Amino acid sequence: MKSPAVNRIPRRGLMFVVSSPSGAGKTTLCNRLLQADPDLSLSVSATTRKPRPGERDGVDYHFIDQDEFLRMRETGAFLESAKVFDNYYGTPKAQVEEALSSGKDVLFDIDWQGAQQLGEIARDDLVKVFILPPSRDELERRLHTRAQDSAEVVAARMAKADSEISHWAEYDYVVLNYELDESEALLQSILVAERLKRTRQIGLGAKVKAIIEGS
Ligand SMILES: Nc1ncnc2c1ncn2[C@@H]1O[C@H](COP(=O)(O)OP(=O)(O)OP(=O)(O)O)[C@@H](O)[C@H]1O
Ligand SMILES: Nc1nc2c(ncn2[C@@H]2O[C@H](COP(=O)(O)O)[C@@H](O)[C@H]2O)c(=O)[nH]1
Repeated sequence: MKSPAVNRIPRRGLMFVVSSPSGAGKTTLCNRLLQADPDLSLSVSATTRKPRPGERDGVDYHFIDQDEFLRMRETGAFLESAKVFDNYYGTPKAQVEEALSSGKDVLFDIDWQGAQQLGEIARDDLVKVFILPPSRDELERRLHTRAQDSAEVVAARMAKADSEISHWAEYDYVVLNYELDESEALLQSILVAERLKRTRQIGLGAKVKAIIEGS
């Protein structure tokens, strides 16, 4: 689904955060948004988790060991970082700064801890969306049908689902992910509306002046 063009006026880049309990569908939805929208760039996280079948280093994640992760954290290389399900995850600063300064919006697939940390440093540019599954049973079904984690890992993620869901009210928007096309369209609507916010369109004053002056 191609996203509509809204970039006629220069504007500040958005930091678009998508969080959910594990298995609700945020990675699938983020990939759809990225495919449809050339103005959106993914923040590729670093993690100490082992790659799942098919995951590519540098594309899905930067897969690093714990020593390297802790060294990067120590030297301030992360915008935010957190321990999630016994693994470390972090957002490398450099790529986000580069994407924002080249006029892209940046998409973050991160948990509530990361969303809170980004909120402390980038409130005005941050848009936070929480994805909910239609039900707990459906969440479990999705984790099983993804078929990429052991039964123990799925059970551990389900055991954390309620506490992750409890953060839903910290988000600007909540999308119930019943059906992928519908959820993708809802996320695109949020992106379009946020991009059109007057306060983000830094070139608007000059455009209005040009319209008034007839130039
Ligand atoms: N609306 C939907 N209807 C049916 N299946 C879905 C839907 N959304 C996602 N799925 C499926 O659910 C599974 C989990 O999705 P996904 O990996 O995107 O979840 P996630 O929220 O990113 O999980 P994690 O936090 O563990 O990375 C995948 O197999 C995906 O294809
Ligand atoms: N705080 C952060 N959370 C992150 C980051 N990258 C991913 N995540 C979240 O971790 C869980 C598990 O992801 P999985 O790929 O192992 O299933 C999920 O909620 C992700 O959103 C990050 O850089 N920081």
